[in-house]
Amino acid sequence: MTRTSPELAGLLVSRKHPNREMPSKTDYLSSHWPPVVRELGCELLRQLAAGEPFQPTFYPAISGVLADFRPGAIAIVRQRGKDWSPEPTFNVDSDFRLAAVPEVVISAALDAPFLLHDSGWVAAAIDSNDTAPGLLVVQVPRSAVKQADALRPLLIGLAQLAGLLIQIAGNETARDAEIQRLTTMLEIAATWQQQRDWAELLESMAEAATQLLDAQRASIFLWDRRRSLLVGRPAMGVEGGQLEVDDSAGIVGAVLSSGIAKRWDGSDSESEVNRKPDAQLQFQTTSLVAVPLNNRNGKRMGVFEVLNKRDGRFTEQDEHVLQELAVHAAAAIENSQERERLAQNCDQLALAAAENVQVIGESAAVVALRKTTDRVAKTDLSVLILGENGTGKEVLARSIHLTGPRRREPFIAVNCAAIVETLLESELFGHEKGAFTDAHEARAGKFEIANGGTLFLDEIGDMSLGGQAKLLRALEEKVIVRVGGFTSINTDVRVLAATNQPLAELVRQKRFREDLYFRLNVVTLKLPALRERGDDILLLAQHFLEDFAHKQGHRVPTLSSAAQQALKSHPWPGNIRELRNLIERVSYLCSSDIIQASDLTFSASPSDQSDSQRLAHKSLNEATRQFQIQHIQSAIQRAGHNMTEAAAMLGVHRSNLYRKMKQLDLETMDD
Ligand SMILES: Nc1ncnc2c1ncn2[C@@H]1O[C@H](COP(=O)(O)OP(=O)(O)OP(=O)(O)O)[C@@H](O)[C@H]1O
Repeated sequence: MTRTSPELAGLLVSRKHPNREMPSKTDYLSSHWPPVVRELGCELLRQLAAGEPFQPTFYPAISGVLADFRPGAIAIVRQRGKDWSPEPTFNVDSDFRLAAVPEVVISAALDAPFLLHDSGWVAAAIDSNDTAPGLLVVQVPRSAVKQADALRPLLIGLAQLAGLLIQIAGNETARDAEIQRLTTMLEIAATWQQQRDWAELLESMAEAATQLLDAQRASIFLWDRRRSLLVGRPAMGVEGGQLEVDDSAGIVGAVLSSGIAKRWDGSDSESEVNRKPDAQLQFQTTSLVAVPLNNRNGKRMGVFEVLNKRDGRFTEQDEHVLQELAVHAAAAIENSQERERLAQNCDQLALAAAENVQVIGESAAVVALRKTTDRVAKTDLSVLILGENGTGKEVLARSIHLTGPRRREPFIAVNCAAIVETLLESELFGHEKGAFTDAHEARAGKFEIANGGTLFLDEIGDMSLGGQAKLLRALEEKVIVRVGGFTSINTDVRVLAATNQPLAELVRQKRFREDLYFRLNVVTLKLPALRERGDDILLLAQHFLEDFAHKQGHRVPTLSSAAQQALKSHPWPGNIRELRNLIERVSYLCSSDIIQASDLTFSASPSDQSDSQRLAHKSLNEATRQFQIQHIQSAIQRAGHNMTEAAAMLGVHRSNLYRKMKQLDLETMDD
């Protein structure tokens, strides 16, 4: 026998292994071929090298080689599962009918390199390194049966050539398929990384696996070590969409414990399979491939399983594809778990923070306010918070943010009164580098920073008309443009605004835009002044006492009843801020466990200097009442809580002072 022609060898080397020897198997096969087969091989391989498919010429060429034997039907048949069928990637000879081939030819030919049947059917085994066995089947007239010796090397050579061509073409297809597969895999993995919904993520993984492996179903089993269970999703037909199986049961359990991928089909032992899930899902598993899911530290997380190959059995290639998919799936699952953990942490922090910013109080006004706040917090409505200075408007805004759906996102407060008009636009919307003299760097504005969260616009009543127009545009269009920039930036912020000014009055005076007023004022929450909150003063005082004692590591002091009375009867022009400051001062300066009324030195509020200003919006009756309260309290304080002395200072009889105090709802104290 001659060795492979340099032409053929060169052809293969240049296509597959530019710097290596030709594969020895190919060399061996071709060296045994009859010259006519070798020539045909050269031609067909040249065709392949030129990128042309060899299949269309394969059958006519075989007919040519076997011309002396006057062949009838010619076919390549492959076994998939239990069944044989003509190889679909070749042009099937239209004369060929598989049913016409005697069964023994098919069943016996795989065990012998060549088989010639009396009926005239000849078969030779094809070795294409493929998992599906194949045969070259040819029908010759009965008269040709006697020429078996001549026919034998030709048919064996042609079958080997067919095997080689299938293998090379298969590799070609595999290479293209590999590129296609890798591209698909990367695309899929990229979408998984963005997937936020846990159930959707697992479903999309299962769908990708069924598509790539041409299978019916797929499940991702995650290991619940504590409960020794594998929790599988998706699980159609099961309540909650998830299936729980014993972590040591069946093939999935075996893959989990060994970390080794496994393929199974009906021809393997039935006892390996756990049929419980089938029963639960009303499904019949006929074949499966399962691979381990490991996290980035190599620790087992679960198993990725694909069921029922649509055509035949799962191949080694399928197993590799699933293994690769499992690497991406594990990374996406881990990221998603990480994200979920972070989100839970954020939620816990938000809850802890929300507890610290509760609107404390049991007065009717505050209870009603809390009720409305709870409802409003769950929505995305704009809220206008009204109330005097220091009544807790910002605290209320924070509590709305922290108990609402945006709690994981930022809460950004802007004090509109503190920003000069020229800088307001840049503060809210940001600026590009060089937009104005001091813009040395590009900077995001509060709208961008608060994106996804809440923007709290404090002192909104102090915003200039120009600023109001720009703010309104941003709120209406939900789009901003940085100062000096051209790009529109979408924004998604919930706006809470607050003011201590009578905003409706400002609208009437044309100092506040009506359209902005209605845009901000979808819901109004009004914080009552502290002096109107009765016993809330004591609750708040207690809250601050505990807070400061905790900070200093001291025991919480108690308020004497006289001190409580003094707190309740103070007019609180500075509201909660004033109360907090007072308690802070007392907490640090008073060393006793009981705080006496004499320990409470109310600071002179700036508003004290202008009572007429503070009372400007009150009716004459209310203004008189408040003046009397303040005047009496001040006298009592100056008299060191000696009521006789205080009455003398006020120029009234002691009993009249008591009567007056009752009339003013001031609690009376013992001398
Ligand atoms: N419910 C509360 N619990 C604890 N502290 C509170 C509460 N309400 C208000 N405070 C405290 O009172 C002070 C004033 O609160 P806040 O700043 O929310 O009021 P404001 O109405 O927004 O004031 P301004 O009008 O001056 O902006 C802060 O120190 C805040 O911590």
